[in-house]
Amino acid sequence: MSAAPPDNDVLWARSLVKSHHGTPALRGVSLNVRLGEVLAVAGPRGCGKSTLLDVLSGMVPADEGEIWFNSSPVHTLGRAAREKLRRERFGYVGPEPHLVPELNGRENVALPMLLAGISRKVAATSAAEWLERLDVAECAKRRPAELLQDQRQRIAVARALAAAPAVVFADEPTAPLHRESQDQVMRILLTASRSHKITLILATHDASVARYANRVAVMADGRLAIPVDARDAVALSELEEDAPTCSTSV
Ligand SMILES: Nc1ncnc2c1ncn2[C@@H]1O[C@H](COP(=O)(O)OP(=O)(O)OP(=O)(O)O)[C@@H](O)[C@H]1O
Repeated sequence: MSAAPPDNDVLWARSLVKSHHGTPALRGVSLNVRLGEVLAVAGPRGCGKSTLLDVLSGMVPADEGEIWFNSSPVHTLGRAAREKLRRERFGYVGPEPHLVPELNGRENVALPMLLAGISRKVAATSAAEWLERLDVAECAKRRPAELLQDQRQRIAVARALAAAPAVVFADEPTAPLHRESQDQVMRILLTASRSHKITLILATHDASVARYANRVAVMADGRLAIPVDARDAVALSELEEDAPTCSTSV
């Protein structure tokens, strides 16, 4: 086993390998994520972005490799310990909101806080504040079926941020939103990341979303296509070449 990672890396992964039913999705990915940064994991569809986020967040175990969170090993944890870690330290928002249909907007946002042991009153107050920040305060008492997809996704973003996680994993978080709404939700995610010192790991195939990040990890076929470095023209032009249809406007 290698030495523990440097202290200023919130996540540190080495040589991650993962296959889905024999199909390789990660073929040896090593990367570090710094405390408080916004890291984009970018690349074309099917290159392994979602799998990398799922493995880094402990949602699925890697077949091989190491993951360290705040200098503690994640790769040695069993399922229950990984679930506890995800519940208490990580937030997740995916391309679909996946809200609990029986709960209203505020209850959906409060749920991770209640599961983390926060009192009902504090969770309800915090949920209401995050719904307001996401511009969907009017959805607090309405169930998902009564809402637009845009409103549901904003609630999912509020749910990921409200429990004050150390890291938010956001997999194509703006996919169901229209363009103006995408920009607004990305700005809210970035503001929350800065003001609450939340590290944000963002999977996207869209160069215009990757441009919001401090650094970009461009993937191709289960590997990092080029070394992860400061957000630069090289990383983004690689992405734009791979995904010629995506917008480059910021
Ligand atoms: N549950 C699964 N079962 C079988 N194969 C899978 C599964 N999930 C992903 N794969 C395959 O693993 C590879 C990587 O998929 P992954 O979803 O991680 O890529 P991605 O870059 O996130 O793509 P997308 O943007 O389309 O979600 C692809 O070949 C995909 O078909």
